[in-house]
Amino acid sequence: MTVDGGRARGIAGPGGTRPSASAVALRGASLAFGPRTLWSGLDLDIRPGEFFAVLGPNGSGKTSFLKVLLGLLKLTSGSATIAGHPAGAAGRDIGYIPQQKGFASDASLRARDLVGLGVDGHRWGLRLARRRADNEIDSLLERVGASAYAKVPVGQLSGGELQRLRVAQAIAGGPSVLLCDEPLLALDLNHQQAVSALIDRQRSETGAAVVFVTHEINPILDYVDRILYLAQGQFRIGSPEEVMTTEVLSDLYGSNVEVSRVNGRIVVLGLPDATTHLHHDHVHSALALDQGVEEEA
Ligand SMILES: Nc1ncnc2c1ncn2[C@@H]1O[C@H](COP(=O)(O)OP(=O)(O)OP(=O)(O)O)[C@@H](O)[C@H]1O
Repeated sequence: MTVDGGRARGIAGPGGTRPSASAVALRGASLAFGPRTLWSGLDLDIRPGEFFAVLGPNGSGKTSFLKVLLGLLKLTSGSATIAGHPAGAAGRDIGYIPQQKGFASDASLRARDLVGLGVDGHRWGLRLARRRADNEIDSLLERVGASAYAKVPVGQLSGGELQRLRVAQAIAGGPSVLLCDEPLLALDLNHQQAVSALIDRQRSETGAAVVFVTHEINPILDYVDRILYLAQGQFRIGSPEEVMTTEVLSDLYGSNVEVSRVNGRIVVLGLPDATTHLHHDHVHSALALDQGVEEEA
């Protein structure tokens, strides 16, 4: 079953009516490693300006899905296009935000140099004039609220500060698709919210599609249009209201899974033991919020 009731928000025009207008298009896509099929028969159009989450337990294929879009993994069958280009040939149409990782504390690269890696000489083919590149870096730093630490060595920055820089690097040049690989992992609640809001702002202001791989739907629940939920070699696609239900997840996992809402957050209970899945943490998160305790990342 494929539930497909998503809506594109915050951009002009109806969007999504012509296949050629898709930011990401998959047709009959299958991915298997040896006898193990991660998904098959996946037909999907992600519209410009859509916030699209990819969810699922460990090993369900979320990272592999991104790798397919990045052109780093070849589909077993079917096709994938990004902004009308075959996956792997989309170049600067793609911005990529990786998982939060720190730098060695003695790393001397400054914050603005890190952002500059996303600016210099890619989009225009030639290295930009120094002043033009500097202006671009300044405006990116301002956009992500990182101007105050522009000259600080990256080894001295917190995870949340670094992640703002990675957003700046990824949005340099105005990509039409932002691929985000668990960008909130290991961030505290405040930074999770700040980084999610930055990504969503880029989506709404530029019409970029966001493909956001995550274990945890709650930090981005307010932004998400549709979810691709991968589990047990199967998938479901639809809005959070359509996919995150007791019925749909029980069907997907083939066992009794219970989904409820606590304080506007989604709580999933009863996932099979074999699926290490941060949904278990929802209970603690929801309870912590109830008690006014700040959530651990
Ligand atoms: N190149 C490869 N060759 C063989 N198996 C692979 C390859 N890449 C991934 N796999 C397997 O495919 C499955 C899906 O991996 P993937 O990293 O996409 O999962 P994931 O959903 O991102 O997991 P996690 O949440 O743990 O990061 C895993 O079982 C993994 O071992």
